[in-house]
Amino acid sequence: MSKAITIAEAQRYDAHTINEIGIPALVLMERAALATFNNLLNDDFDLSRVIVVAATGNNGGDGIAVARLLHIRGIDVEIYLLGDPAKATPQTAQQLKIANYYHIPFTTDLNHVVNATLIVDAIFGVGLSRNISGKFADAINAINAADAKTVSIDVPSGINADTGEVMGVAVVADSTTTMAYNKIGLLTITGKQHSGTVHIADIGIYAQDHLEHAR
Ligand SMILES: NC(=O)C1=CN([C@@H]2O[C@H](COP(=O)(O)OP(=O)(O)OC[C@H]3O[C@@H](n4cnc5c(N)ncnc54)[C@H](O)[C@@H]3O)[C@@H](O)[C@H]2O)[C@@H](O)CC1
Ligand SMILES: [K+]
Repeated sequence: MSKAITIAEAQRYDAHTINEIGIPALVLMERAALATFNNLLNDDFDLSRVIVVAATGNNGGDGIAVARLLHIRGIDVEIYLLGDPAKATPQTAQQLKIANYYHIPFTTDLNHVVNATLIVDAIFGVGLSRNISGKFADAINAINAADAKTVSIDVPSGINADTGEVMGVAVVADSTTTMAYNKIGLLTITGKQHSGTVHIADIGIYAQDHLEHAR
């Protein structure tokens, strides 16, 4: 079985890749988005009406970048944005700016989530830190009520990536593209029930520096 990591390890490897090796965070985000985009195409989903449900952390940034990749291909995609864009991470603020440049439509209507043919879940990844309530919970309930297939980015939103525990409410995905390594919480019974088919995406983040290949 391939390696699975904790939230702390994911965060440490991310920080090492960005701060010590020097690969810019936006490059990692683009690779995460491209990997998810390729899985959307390869898994043969119905892309007639796609909705990306994104919050303003970096998981949301991955999703907004996926929306852009779909939009540029001529696919009908909308973004349902949760949270305050003024508080977005720098990378996600940049993705929002790019999405605006391309005039990617934003919607505030949860019916668009329910009526989509494919939902991309980019609400929370390894940064989920407390139980989910309010508008975030409403969006997750709408995702789970929809007939559409759902693809989660990194972690099904609401699943604790360390324990697999449902933090109040969690997305039940058909497929999850998780970055760098699987997460130990996704290997629990609840984690597996929520993540569906797991694709592990190599986005240039490694537990070791792989210098033996580079020299
Ligand atoms: N940092 C990196 O190097 C990379 C990160 N990536 C993506 O970024 C994700 C991690 O990003 P972040 O660390 O920004 O974290 P997330 O985007 O997972 O979420 C963190 C945000 O959600 C808020 N939050 C947490 N629990 C909440 C709750 N219950 N209700 C409402 N708000 C809540 C936090 O305050 C924070 O603003 C990964 O899962 C992955 O998808 C990828 O882009 C690859 C590179
Ligand atoms: K997610």
